[in-house]
Order: sequence, then C-alpha cells, then structure tokens
Amino acid sequence: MNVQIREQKGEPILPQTNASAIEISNLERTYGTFNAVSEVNITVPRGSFLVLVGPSGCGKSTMLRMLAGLETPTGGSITFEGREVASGSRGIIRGPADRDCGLVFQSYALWPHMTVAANVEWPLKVAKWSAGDRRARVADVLKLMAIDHLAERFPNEISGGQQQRVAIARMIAPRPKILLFDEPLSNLDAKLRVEMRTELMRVHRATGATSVYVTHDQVEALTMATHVAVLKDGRVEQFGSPEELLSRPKTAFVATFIGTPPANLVPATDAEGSWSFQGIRLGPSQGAGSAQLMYRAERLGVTSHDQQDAVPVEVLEAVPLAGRTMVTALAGETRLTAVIDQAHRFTIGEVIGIRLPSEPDGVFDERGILRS
Ligand SMILES: Nc1ncnc2c1ncn2[C@@H]1O[C@H](COP(=O)(O)OP(=O)(O)OP(=O)(O)O)[C@@H](O)[C@H]1O
Repeated sequence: MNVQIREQKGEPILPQTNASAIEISNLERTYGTFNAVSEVNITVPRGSFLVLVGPSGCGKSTMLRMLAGLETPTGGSITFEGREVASGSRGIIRGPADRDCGLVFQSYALWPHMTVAANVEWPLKVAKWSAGDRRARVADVLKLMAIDHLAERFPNEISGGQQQRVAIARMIAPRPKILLFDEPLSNLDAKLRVEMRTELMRVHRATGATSVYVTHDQVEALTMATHVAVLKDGRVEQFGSPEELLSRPKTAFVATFIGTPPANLVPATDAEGSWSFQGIRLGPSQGAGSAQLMYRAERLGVTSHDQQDAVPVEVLEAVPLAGRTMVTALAGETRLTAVIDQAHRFTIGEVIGIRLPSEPDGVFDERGILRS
C-alpha cells in the first residue's frame, strides 16, 4: 500500500510504505565495564511512532543519542533508510547533520537573540534554501504549530509550552524523514503535557515522518505510540504495539510497568494442584513450583475481610475515578490494586478482603518470564 500523507492543503510529504526506516541491530553501548545498552534489535517501519519507555537509567537517552549521532555505539549497527549511519566497528559514519533527522530535547535550546521566525528559519539557512522557499516554509510550519502570531517575539517573551512548539517547528522545518524526541514534554505542567501530546500526534500525522520518542511515562507511551520498546537495564524487555504490551506482556516487569493501573502480580505456590497465596486457594495450577500470577485490577473484587475465599488486605489509598474507585492495599508485602465499579469510601488502614479470580491473566515463572 502506498499512502500519501499530506501536511498542508495539497502538499504531499512522505509516502508511507512498509519499508523500514530505522534498523537497529545488536546495538550496544558500554561505558568502561558498564553496559548502558545491550543487544538491542528493533526494526522501525517507515512512518511509525516508536516510543522508548522505561525507568530512569534504563538506557533510553543513550539509545536516542546514538540514533541522533551524538554518541558512538560500541557494538552493533544503526541503519537509516537502508544506509548504515553508525556501527560498533566503523564508529559514526554519518554525523548528526548528515542523517536527515531532527532532534528535540526536554530543554528547548532556542537561540535567545533570534525571533521565533528566525529560530525556525535557521536550519533552512544552514541547508541553503532560497529566501523565498524559507519564507514560505517558515509561514507553513508556524501555522502548523499554531504559533504564527508569535513570529516576531523572542524566546524570553513566550511561555515554556510555546517555546517547545517553536523547538518542534524548527525541527520539522527542513522536512527531516526521522524525528527524535527526548522527553520533550517533561518540563511542561500536566495540562499542557496532555495538550502537547495531541499536538505531537497531529504533527506526526501531518509530516508522516518516522518518529522515535523517549519517555519514562508509560501513559504518554501508550497514548502516542504505534510501536513501543520497553527497556530495562539497557535491554529491550518487549517490543510491540501498545495493545500487544497491554494484552500479552512477556515479562512480569512489562506487566507491572505498562497499564493504568498496572497489572497485579501475586507470588503463588503450587499446593496439591491449586495455586495458593497467603493460605487462600486461588484456582487450578498447571504444575509444581512457584509462580507470579498476573491479575488485572478490574478483575479483582472487594469484599469484607472475613470472607473465607478473600485475601485480607490493609487499605493504603483509594482514588475516585469517574464513578469508579481504585483501591490499593497491602497483603503482607504484596501490593494489590483493584478498580471497582462504584464510588466507595475506604478508610486508610482499614482491613478489607480482596477476591482474586480463579483464572489469572498470565502466569510468570520466578524469573518473571511468561509461562502461559
Ligand atoms: N557518559 C557516561 N558515562 C558513564 N555512564 C553513563 C554515561 N552516560 C550514561 N551512563 C549510564 O548509562 C545508564 C543509562 O543512562 P541513560 O541516560 O541512557 O538512561 P535513561 O533511561 O535515559 O535515564 P533517565 O530517564 O533518568 O534520563 C545510566 O546508568 C547512566 O548512569
């Protein structure tokens, strides 16, 4: 299939095909003896929006910096549009300016002495666009980012959210085929972040550019991504669509990192053919030994603590959610979160019962690998 994506009225931009725009093979980055990124293999189809998500220190920024050409891999290779741009053996083959990619950071890094329009025009001057083309392109991009009324202001005369719009406008102005974002919304307040997420998705649709976006916020990841790579300790725990990660997490880490609220993990032992947790029989087990059972929050039931089939738990917090209630409680050292279909008041410290369904949503072995 060959779909033309249009940016402004009548302006064809990138054809979307099934070809891969970015190929990451066995990518590795070590610092001394420390592996910041190890054995990463990801193929990013052209036009997709890949989110790299994971906890602090998992190697997201190192990955993005290698994609941008700001960091040299110590092993493996990166290919953009079929051309190798960096590898462990050959180092940086194409530098940041030679990769047809744009980069936006958390800090906006605008030129303070230039107006908004001049900031956006700058990369076009560097790329030697004609004055007429530059003027037309700057006008289009400012309009696309809804900042055309700010064209003559200086960066210190506009808000943080507006500055980030300028930084994005400046990035997309030369029509790079690949857009790289490193936590671009983390300096914005919660309301603005939500608004900018929608804006970024609009920019992605409008430009059709393959995007790689780094965040530690899994909600941001699931909202924006066509593809998600969950990173942990420099390795990819799982790569797939948001739906795949939510419906079939391959590891206990992914199950507890992705989703709102994330799934519950219950350490269970096999007792005469049943799973047992804190003396409660949960349902038929498939084999001997111990496992971590996954249950989604909406499948847990809340009852009184004296029910025989319920796990007694102590309430830690309860949050009202549009007519529903999310209650988090502690069973020994295990945190359990249930979402119930009613508005209900709980008292912190109160002991209640949580009922786990007989069929878990997934069974992980003790190392956290999906068993079934
Ligand atoms: N120049 C460096 N020298 C040594 N170690 C480094 C260097 N750069 C990064 N690291 C280490 O590599 C690991 C990955 O860092 P990276 O910045 O990629 O993580 P991150 O997932 O982006 O984290 P955060 O979300 O906190 O920004 C960290 O443990 C970090 O301390």
